[in-house]
Amino acid sequence: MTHLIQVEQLYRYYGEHCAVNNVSFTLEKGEILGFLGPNGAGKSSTMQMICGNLAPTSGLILINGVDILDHPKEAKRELGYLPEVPPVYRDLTVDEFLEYCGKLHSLVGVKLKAAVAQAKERCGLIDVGGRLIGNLSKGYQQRVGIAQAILHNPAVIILDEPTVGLDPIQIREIRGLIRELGQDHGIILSTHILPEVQESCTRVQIIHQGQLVMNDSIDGLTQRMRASSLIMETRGAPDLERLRFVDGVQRIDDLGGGRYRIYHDKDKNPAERVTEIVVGQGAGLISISPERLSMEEIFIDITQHAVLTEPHPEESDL
Ligand SMILES: Nc1ncnc2c1ncn2[C@@H]1O[C@H](COP(=O)(O)OP(=O)(O)OP(=O)(O)O)[C@@H](O)[C@H]1O
Repeated sequence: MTHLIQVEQLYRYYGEHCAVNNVSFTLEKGEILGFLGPNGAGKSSTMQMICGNLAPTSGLILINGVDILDHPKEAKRELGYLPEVPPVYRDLTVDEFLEYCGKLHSLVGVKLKAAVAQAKERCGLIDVGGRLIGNLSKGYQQRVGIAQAILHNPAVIILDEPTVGLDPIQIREIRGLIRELGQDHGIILSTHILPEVQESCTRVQIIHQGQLVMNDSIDGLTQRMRASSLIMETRGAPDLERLRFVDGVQRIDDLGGGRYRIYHDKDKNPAERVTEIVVGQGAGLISISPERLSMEEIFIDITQHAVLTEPHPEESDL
């Protein structure tokens, strides 16, 4: 099966510094891959190499089966790219700009008109075709940026921080648009915004110091967020000694003010039995709920505890 993107053993050095270190991954149709990483992790370098704007030191990049180094023109036909700052001309109208972009993709005549009309429709731009881009809100300018990226109907769309600087309503609209586009294309979404990944993506990949340190589905990520502890709140004082013997319970911490943290085995949630006992004791159970790690906590945990490997020794001389 041909992957929409296949990256294998990708390296990029800037002098002695290895910015992208042995990165391999694939992207399939219908996937929205969140590409996360702290500043300087190597996201932009990886994106630029995939888009054919930066030469790798070594490695393989296939876009829909086409090698971007051997056949850049063909491979770029399959790619749509929205950089962090949308590449829009403020002095042109939306129609003029999209027609100009279409011509850059060698679209002419009826095909050009149809492509512009379709991109405008998909991005909700039908009513603003005659307006100057410079007069549009930032959210609409972002839509124009996405429209230029999908104009030639590429298999893969790469979006770099697409919601930065937008207000909450615009953010919701752009995320909705991304999810919609994800049904027919493969999308890579580079972002610092962790909730964006949960809301818009089907898979998440974390890059840290040039290396991929996590590659998981959103379901897998949700599992990681499920910590193995419960928070219990009671009006009275429960008999903690008794609770410590419940199957699966590892430890109970008294947090004060009638709140307790109950640590348990990952595969044995003792909530039901603990509830029965506390209610039986008449200790005034107010609530008991699983504790969840935030995505920030997972991100910090993964990037702090990542086991990194030395870069390719023979490449470091380049
Ligand atoms: N042209 C360059 N010359 C030298 N070093 C560079 C160059 N471009 C990037 N770097 C370095 O390579 C590393 C990765 O940078 P890159 O821009 O790919 O990271 P990033 O994850 O996109 O970061 P950010 O989110 O801050 O844009 C950083 O240490 C950066 O300083």
